[in-house]
Amino acid sequence: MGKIDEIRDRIDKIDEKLLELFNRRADLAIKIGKEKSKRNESNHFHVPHREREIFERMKRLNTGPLPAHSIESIFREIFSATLALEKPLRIAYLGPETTFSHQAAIKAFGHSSVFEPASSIESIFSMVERGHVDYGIVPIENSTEGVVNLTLDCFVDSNLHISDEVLLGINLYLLSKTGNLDDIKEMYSHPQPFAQCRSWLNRHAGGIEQIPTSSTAVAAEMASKHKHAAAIAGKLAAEFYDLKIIAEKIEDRAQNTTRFLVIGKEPAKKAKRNKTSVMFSIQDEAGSLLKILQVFGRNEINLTKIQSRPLRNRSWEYLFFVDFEGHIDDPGIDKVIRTVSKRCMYFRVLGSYPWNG
Ligand SMILES: C=C(O[C@@H]1C=C(C(=O)O)C=C[C@H]1O)C(=O)O
Repeated sequence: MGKIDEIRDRIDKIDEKLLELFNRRADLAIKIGKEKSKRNESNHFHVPHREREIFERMKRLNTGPLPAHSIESIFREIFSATLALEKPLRIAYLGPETTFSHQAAIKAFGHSSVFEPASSIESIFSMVERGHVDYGIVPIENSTEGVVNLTLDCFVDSNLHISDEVLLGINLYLLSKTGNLDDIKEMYSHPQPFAQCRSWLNRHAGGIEQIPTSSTAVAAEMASKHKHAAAIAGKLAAEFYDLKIIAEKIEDRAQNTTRFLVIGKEPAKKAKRNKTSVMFSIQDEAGSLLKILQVFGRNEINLTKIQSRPLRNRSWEYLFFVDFEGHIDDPGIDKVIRTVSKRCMYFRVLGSYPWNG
């Protein structure tokens, strides 16, 4: 037997053990599920903080060579498959299939979940509110293009909690049926990806008409139907729509990342490092925002983001969205929130959730 065959034989033996262990683990999780239903806790079949504890313990114990992020994705798939034995988690995302939102949803919940494409960010919120799905995943900001205002606006009319965040590295591909730039007369994509590769497009495809679509998946579908059309989309779309790659990684910034939020009905329990998002409006008078920010500053709370949006019913008045380090169950944070909320006309905690950055 050659060296490779001998090593493959050893791998086969390990795989047999893994298979047995995966199933023994699943049996135990089923037992926990039965205990939960005896105690009428079936609505808590998914326990994100327990999953997080397992991730953190496994990463601590890990001696490599597998990196921490690979350990996390392997365990994510184990949790997803285990939950699906009882009832798969249902997740709404901005569809259709193969969008970056779809990829973020898979990253957050694993392949054994059921993914429900929604036609708009508003409908993701309403699908969660109506209990049609367990969670929704919504884009909130991109490192090149900034904030997704539509998502901020949806929080105004909703009581849902942010329970997690997901960071997804975005690589953009120019795709077409032939894979040849000379064939292309028009290009399709969502306005965000067009903006994320503006300089590349100016340099290499300046004369080609750019046509906006509601998603990168719709753009890929257009490109799959017409020889002279190209799409800017992700690799998943290339595979799904059987398109050839004209150019890869055409985003202007190498670290192009989109941050997504997980929204649900339950607040998240405290993790090792947490972030809190709040939304508030204040009196239209000199120094009122400064006074609020000083409360955070005096209490040494690190702000990670501040964003304003016009109030829809009053011109030139604003709603502020602030993210900061810490969890509302931390004693210091709780005190700051009470002080700040007294000084605001309107104040709401959107959620405290694990900091994944
Ligand atoms: C088994 C449980 O239920 C689910 C499955 C988990 C797992 O596979 O380890 C962890 C948390 C829950 O989402 C549990 O609550 O411990």
